[in-house]
Amino acid sequence: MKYLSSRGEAPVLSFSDVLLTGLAEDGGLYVPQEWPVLSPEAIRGFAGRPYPQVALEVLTPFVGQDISRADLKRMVDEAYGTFRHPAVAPLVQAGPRDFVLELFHGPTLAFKDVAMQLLARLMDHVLKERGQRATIVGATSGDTGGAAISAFAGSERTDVFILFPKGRVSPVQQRQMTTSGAVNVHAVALEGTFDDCQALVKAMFNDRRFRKASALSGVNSINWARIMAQIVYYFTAAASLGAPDRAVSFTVPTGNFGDIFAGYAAKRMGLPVERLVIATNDNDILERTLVSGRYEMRGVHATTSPSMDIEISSNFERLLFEASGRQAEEVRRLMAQIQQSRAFDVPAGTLAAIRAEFAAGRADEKEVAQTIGATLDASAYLLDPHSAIALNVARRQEGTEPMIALATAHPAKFPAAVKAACGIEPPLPPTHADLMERKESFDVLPNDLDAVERYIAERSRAVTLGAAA
Ligand SMILES: Cc1ncc(COP(=O)(O)O)c(C=O)c1O
Ligand SMILES: N[C@@H](CCOP(=O)(O)O)C(=O)O
Repeated sequence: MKYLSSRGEAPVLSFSDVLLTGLAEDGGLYVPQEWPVLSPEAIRGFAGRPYPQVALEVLTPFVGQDISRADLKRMVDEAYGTFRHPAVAPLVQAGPRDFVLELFHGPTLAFKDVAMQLLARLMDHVLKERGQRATIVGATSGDTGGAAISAFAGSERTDVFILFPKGRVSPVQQRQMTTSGAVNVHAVALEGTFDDCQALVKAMFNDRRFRKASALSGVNSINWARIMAQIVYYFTAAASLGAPDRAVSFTVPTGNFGDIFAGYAAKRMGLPVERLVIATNDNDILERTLVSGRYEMRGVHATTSPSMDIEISSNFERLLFEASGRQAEEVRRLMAQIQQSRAFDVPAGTLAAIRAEFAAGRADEKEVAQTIGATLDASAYLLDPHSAIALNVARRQEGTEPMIALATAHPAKFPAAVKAACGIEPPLPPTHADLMERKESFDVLPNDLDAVERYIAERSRAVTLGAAA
């Protein structure tokens, strides 16, 4: 399997190269050259099978010959062995038509673990084979950072630098990033928003000299392997409800568009998905785009679902590429426009293609709190604010097919918001018992590319030892 950039001006790469490359050299995002298609029999056979077995089948065509099946199987088994639930991603019925897909049973209590636990193993494997080291940079609105730190802590071949927006993540999220104690981990509170953090990460990748000198790699969903690993749970969930003989829909709480793009990928691979519903919080740029056809930034503001306080939705670029019929030139033009004028109009054909597959809805702060309270009253089930957005928007969709709302975080990650909504403060699981007592270690940096690059260059062992050491 080969991969090409959404902007069409970067080298075509194999899986292992895409894994280590992160952002394409032309600033674009890698997608598979063609979508592998799974047969109806294969999909039917996923029902009731252990999650790691399904993962192996879904991932193999993307990995191709780059990693042996035995090695991939070992890494998949290890990755999903870290989850607290034997099903990894269990499905819970929440109403006659509604289901909740619980994605928060991993080490850091958010869906990011599903991909990150595998990504860390894949990267270590490829780096070891090549005798290389890497400097990993990541931007987080709260969950990617903790998941990456948990997955990479202690890794001998990587140094990990995570930028989080100062004062805009929950205390649990912050402590998951700042208390690892691992020497290869550096948590940075940036004076800015998540969009600023992500812009700095992309700027570091676009700085060729710095990128080469530090052997830069990325763990955000700019990295194709993140999306790839997230495709699996769309298959397990749908197959358990009768796919491919029955179509299902998914509602996905959306920020950077990585998770829902994984659902789109599953559909391209043959999964019968009726509709993919984008659920947003008050930062509703994607919902507005679907309605008006105009992607227009208005400034991001803090909500009780901080992980979705995002306005520059990175993976929307992958969708523009696909929905335009892979017109890289169109994607380049739109991305240049957003840089210049903070807005672009989605061309008519591309918009029609998006609207044919996606719907969108928004839940405001009042609706999020109401959904948490009402769900607890009706079924003694505690939602986190992000998952509440998904369920709220899911319930407003028409249709008769099963609707699966993705529950992306454990309620204990956001205890203040959950308590304000329903009066119950969810306790952290025993794995996190001493989290709030652990000693924190992090640095505060200004929103300044030079300052961040200097900070990384001074600390990365890939820089001091040479990328191939
Ligand atoms: C808990 C939670 N829910 C939803 C999202 C949105 O997912 P995505 O950025 O893939 O759209 C995030 C952040 O990515 C998150 O951390
Ligand atoms: N919500 C995310 C934002 C980054 O998303 P990613 O999927 O691109 O890593 C977070 O929690 O950090």
